Amino acid sequence: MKGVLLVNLGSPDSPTPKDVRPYLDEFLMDERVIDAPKWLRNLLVRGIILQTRPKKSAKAYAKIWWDEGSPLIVLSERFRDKVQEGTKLPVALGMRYGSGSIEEGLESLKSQGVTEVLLVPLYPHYAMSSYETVVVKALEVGAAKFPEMEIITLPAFYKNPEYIKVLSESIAEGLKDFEYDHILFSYHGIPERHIRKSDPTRFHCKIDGQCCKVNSVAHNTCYRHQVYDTTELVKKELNLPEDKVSSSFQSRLAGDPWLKPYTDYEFKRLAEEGKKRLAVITPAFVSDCLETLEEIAMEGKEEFLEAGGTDYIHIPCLNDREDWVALMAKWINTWAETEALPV
Ligand SMILES: C=CC1=C(C)c2cc3[nH]c(cc4nc(cc5[nH]c(cc1n2)c(C)c5CCC(=O)O)C(CCC(=O)O)=C4C)c(C)c3C=C
Ligand SMILES: [Fe+2]
Ligand SMILES: [Fe+2]
Repeated sequence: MKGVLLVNLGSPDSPTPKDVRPYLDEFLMDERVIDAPKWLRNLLVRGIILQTRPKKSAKAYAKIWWDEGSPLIVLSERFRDKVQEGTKLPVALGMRYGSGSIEEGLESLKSQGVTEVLLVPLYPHYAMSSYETVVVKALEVGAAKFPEMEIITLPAFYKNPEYIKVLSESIAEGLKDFEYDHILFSYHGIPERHIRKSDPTRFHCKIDGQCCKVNSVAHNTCYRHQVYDTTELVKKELNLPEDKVSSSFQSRLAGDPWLKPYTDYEFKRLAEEGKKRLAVITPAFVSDCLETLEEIAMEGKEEFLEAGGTDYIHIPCLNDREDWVALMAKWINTWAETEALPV
């Protein structure tokens, strides 16, 4: 029998340093997130980052926390519940880090008689620190605890025409009452090194002006190429003026170079260039979360206005929008009936 496991990143149990610490420990000790040798990762994460970050992150989480819990978890649960209404297959939810794990999700599917699982990483783009770590973890847990289960993975859907339509519609709605000077597509950043590591050719991704535009097999796993593709496709779909759209990368951690341009520098640059009315969208995330609600909708707004901007909106992620739910249910039902997956 077939079933579905949706997987998102996960959140701490509460916005307190006591609960944020173990969550960040699990997250940052993932070798696909901080990809240093184990001894160095240990030193960096436990010896340096976790000395101060849990307190700082807990404060940020407290600003966006809802009565029902973490927005990312609550929105993922609402999405799961609505998708479940659109399909006869059992649909479970798992988190890569923290409570409500992938193992619990698979266990729940097993108890409903599922032996063939469609794994859906809730990320439109491929990155070793997001999509890939979900797949590796699910396959590891599957092999160790549920050997009778076959796991099939939904490909990254960053350029799927139906997804682009839904994303574009959400943006068009967000822009309805907002006359913008500029639209910034702000994607979660990753270290440049991760792009090179994920390049199977070992030479294509130079992270320059050209590599992401020249056809290559490397693009199947190139986050930079994929996010630029999403921006371009939305631009086309909505007929947005070329000079009023750009992409940038947010949420970097100190240390080595991350993908540029950096979102916070872009806020300043755009305001100083006279782009006074800014709309920001965050398509690396399907659910609103700390990185969109605090970093972009709150802090980003403050930074942009301080730099001289006058008006600023953050357009919400797809969350549990009806058209997004319907599209996911359609993908699931098509797979159930024909084995075909969206491309
Ligand atoms: C597109 C998805 C994501 C990628 C790629 C990604 C890479 C990445 N993230 C960190 C470090 C942190 N990210 C944090 C929060 C966070 N990250 C994502 C998604 C991606 N991360 C989400 C959805 C969230 C929000 C979670 C929530 O509960 O709302 C955090 C925690 C918060 C903080 O302390 O700032 C960290 C740390 C790295 C190092 C990385 C790639 C190497
Ligand atoms: Fe992150
Ligand atoms: Fe590239």
